Amino acid sequence: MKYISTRGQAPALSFADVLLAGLAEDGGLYVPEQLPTFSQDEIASWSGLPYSELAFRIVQPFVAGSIQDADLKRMVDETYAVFDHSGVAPLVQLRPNEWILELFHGPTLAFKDFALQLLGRLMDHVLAERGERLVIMGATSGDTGSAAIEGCRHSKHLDIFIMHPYNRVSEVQRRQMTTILADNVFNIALEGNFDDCQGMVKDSFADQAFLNGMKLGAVNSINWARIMAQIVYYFSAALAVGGPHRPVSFSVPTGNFGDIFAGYLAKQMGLPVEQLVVATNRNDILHRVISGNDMSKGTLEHTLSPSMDIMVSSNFERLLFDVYGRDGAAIADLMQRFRSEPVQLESSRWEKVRALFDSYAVDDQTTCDVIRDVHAETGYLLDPHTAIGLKAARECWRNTHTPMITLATAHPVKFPEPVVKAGLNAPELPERLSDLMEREERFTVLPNNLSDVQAYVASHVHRD
Ligand SMILES: Cc1ncc(COP(=O)(O)O)c(C=O)c1O
Ligand SMILES: N[C@@H](CCOP(=O)(O)O)C(=O)O
Repeated sequence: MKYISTRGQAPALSFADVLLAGLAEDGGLYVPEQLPTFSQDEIASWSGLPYSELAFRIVQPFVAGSIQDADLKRMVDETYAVFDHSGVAPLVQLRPNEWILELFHGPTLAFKDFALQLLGRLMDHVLAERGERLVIMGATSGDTGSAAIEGCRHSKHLDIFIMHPYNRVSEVQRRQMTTILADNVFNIALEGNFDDCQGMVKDSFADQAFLNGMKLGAVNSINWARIMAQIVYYFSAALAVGGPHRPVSFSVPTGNFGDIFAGYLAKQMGLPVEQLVVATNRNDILHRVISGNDMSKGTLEHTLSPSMDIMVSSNFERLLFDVYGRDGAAIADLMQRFRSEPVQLESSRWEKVRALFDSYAVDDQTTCDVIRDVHAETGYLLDPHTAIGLKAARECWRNTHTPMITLATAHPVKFPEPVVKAGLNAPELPERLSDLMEREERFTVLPNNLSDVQAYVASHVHRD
């Protein structure tokens, strides 16, 4: 399997090289040259498999040629063994045909663990085989950071620098990152927003001279391996509600477009999916582009669903690459213009996007109302991101005979503020985090300035 860049100017790479490269050297994102596809019979034959078995079957074709099957199988098994629910990604029913897919049973209580527990193991394996070291720079609006740190903290082959927007993540999210005191873990609180953090990561890939010969890697969903691992739970959920013999629909709380892009890929790979609903908060660029072909950034606002406070949604580029017929030059031009001005998609391309996705944007008040109402009706407590997904599902669901599955992307304990605003008691921290509020924190506040960040990284990396 080879991978190509969405901007058409970088060399095609193997899986292992893409894993370590993160972003392509032309600024694009790597995608498989050709997607593996599965027949309905093959998908049906996976019904009842344990999650890690299913994951191996879906991930293996993407990795083949780079990592031996036996090593991959071991790493996949280890990954999903650390989840504290036997089903790994269980479904909960709220109403007839309406389901919540709980993706928060991993170590850091958010869906990011599904990919980052695997990514940490894969990177460590490839780096050890090659005898190389890597410097990771990551941007987080709160959840990727802790999942990435948790996935990478034990690696002897890398240092990880995570930037979060200062005072713009929840206290639980911040402490999950800043209380990990490992030697190779560095937390930066940036005086900016998530888009600033992510922009610095991308700019650092474009010019790595500040690392004096060391190589930069990524843990954000610009790294293909993140998306790959997230494809699996679309299959597991669909199989659990009668797929592939009946179609299913998904509603996905969306920020960087990685999670829903994995759902789109599951569909391309043969899973019968009727609707894919993009659910956003007030930072609604994705809703605006899907519903009205308005791809303009606007001002990034702080909301009660902070993990989705994102305007520059990296993975939308991967989708655009497909709808523009994999024309790298067209994507490079579009993304270049988008850096400085609002853009519109060519109308025939936009029609394709509209045919693939529904979308809906939800404000803070409605988020709290949904948390309150669902709790009153069912006793189930939603986190604010999931509440947005559920509201969008209910607004966009065209055929209620088709199961609608909303992805529960985080545990509500990470976001007490909207829960309390909804008039409910904040849930208690689970056992493994029960002393989180007493643990020592370590982080460095830096100005929103690329050279300060790069100087900090360069002076803290381990070079041997
Ligand atoms: C809790 C939560 N929900 C939803 C999202 C959005 O996912 P994506 O960025 O893959 O669209 C994120 C972060 O990105 C998140 O942390
Ligand atoms: N919501 C994310 C933002 C980063 O997204 P990623 O999927 O590209 O890592 C977060 O919690 O950090």
